[in-house]
Amino acid sequence: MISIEAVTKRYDDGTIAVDRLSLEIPDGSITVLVGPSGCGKTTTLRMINRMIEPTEGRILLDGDDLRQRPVNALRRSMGYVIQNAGLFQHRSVADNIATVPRMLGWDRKRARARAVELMERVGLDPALAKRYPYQLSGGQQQRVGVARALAADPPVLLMDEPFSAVDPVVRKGLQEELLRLQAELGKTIVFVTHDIDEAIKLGDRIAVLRTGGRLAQFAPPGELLSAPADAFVEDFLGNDRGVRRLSFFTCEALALAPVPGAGAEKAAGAANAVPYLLVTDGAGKPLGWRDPAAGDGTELLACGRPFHARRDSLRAALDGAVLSPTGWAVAVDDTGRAVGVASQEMIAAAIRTAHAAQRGTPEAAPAAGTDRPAAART
Ligand SMILES: Nc1ncnc2c1ncn2[C@@H]1O[C@H](COP(=O)(O)OP(=O)(O)OP(=O)(O)O)[C@@H](O)[C@H]1O
Repeated sequence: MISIEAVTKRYDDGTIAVDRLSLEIPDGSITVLVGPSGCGKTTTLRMINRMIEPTEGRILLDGDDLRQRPVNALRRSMGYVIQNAGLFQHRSVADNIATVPRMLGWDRKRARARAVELMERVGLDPALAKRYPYQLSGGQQQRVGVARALAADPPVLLMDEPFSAVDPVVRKGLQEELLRLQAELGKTIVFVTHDIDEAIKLGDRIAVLRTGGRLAQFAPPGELLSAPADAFVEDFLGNDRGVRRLSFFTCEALALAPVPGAGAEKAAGAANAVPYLLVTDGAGKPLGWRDPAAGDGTELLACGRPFHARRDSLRAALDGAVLSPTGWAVAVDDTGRAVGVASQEMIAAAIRTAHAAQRGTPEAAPAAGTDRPAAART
């Protein structure tokens, strides 16, 4: 647990970068600091590893004031990843990753083995071990930066805009890799970004800071989206707050209608009667919708992006339904086989149930909401 207690940082020129900030950062979770440029995110992060000392207040690590810990040992217990990776350009990838283990006195062979192990862990081909940073793409360099920070297995990882310098596709891959790594390693991660979508995707808890280093809100992402503390937070969250919040509702509570296959009869009068037929391939994967009234020879209607029946969010289900001209979404299993379908109305009902569950009202279905967006967010 990292406890930031009423910390203020006033630089020599009088600038107040952080103003009486208090935060509790729990172990084994990702805490994101987000806010506009100059709101004190980097200053806060650097006070945690004592690259910057607070002017007032104190920071505790597992109950001990950081000032009582020798600075070198403290920094070794905290991996640090920065934008553009900050790699040593004259050292190979393996030597970059092995930097801290070598400083700790590991022999060359053991440090190298650790470097190779970590390369695999962060999704880098160990064949790149002898390359120099300039021979890697931006995304690969960033992975080396993460591997280097993890090399001595520190319990804490401080990450300062680590994925800001790469294009959106690579960035999405790096974010997913970080979540996968975190599920395996369970580090205490403090992650700085100015991108609220990145914060919502990665954070177990998000601290929104405003200019002057004051805390505007500290909450899990679902709560931030459903109940922003004030107009500043609401503005910072941007548009589509309601739709984005659906990412936090799993579609487990969504009652699916059976797949209307060839020969299926429309159940007369049934509330969820499907007015289309779903055409699938030999493996049961959806190909498109057929309008029975239009006849066999007509082109299939698009079925949007199928959603996973158990893992995806209501946002993914809704996206599938609004993408199809039929207004129906297709649910699939792990193999991509269609296992059910849902209309916009059925999804709307599930959304109402999920909202009720969060409010704790009696009509609620259990466990409709989660703290983290359901798997494949759209
Ligand atoms: N050494 C310094 N001396 C004086 N002021 C500083 C110093 N370092 C940072 N500041 C100021 O402190 C404030 C907070 O800076 P900080 O870098 O922590 O913000 P940030 O939220 O990380 O910004 P960005 O998103 O642009 O990186 C800014 O107004 C900045 O200009």
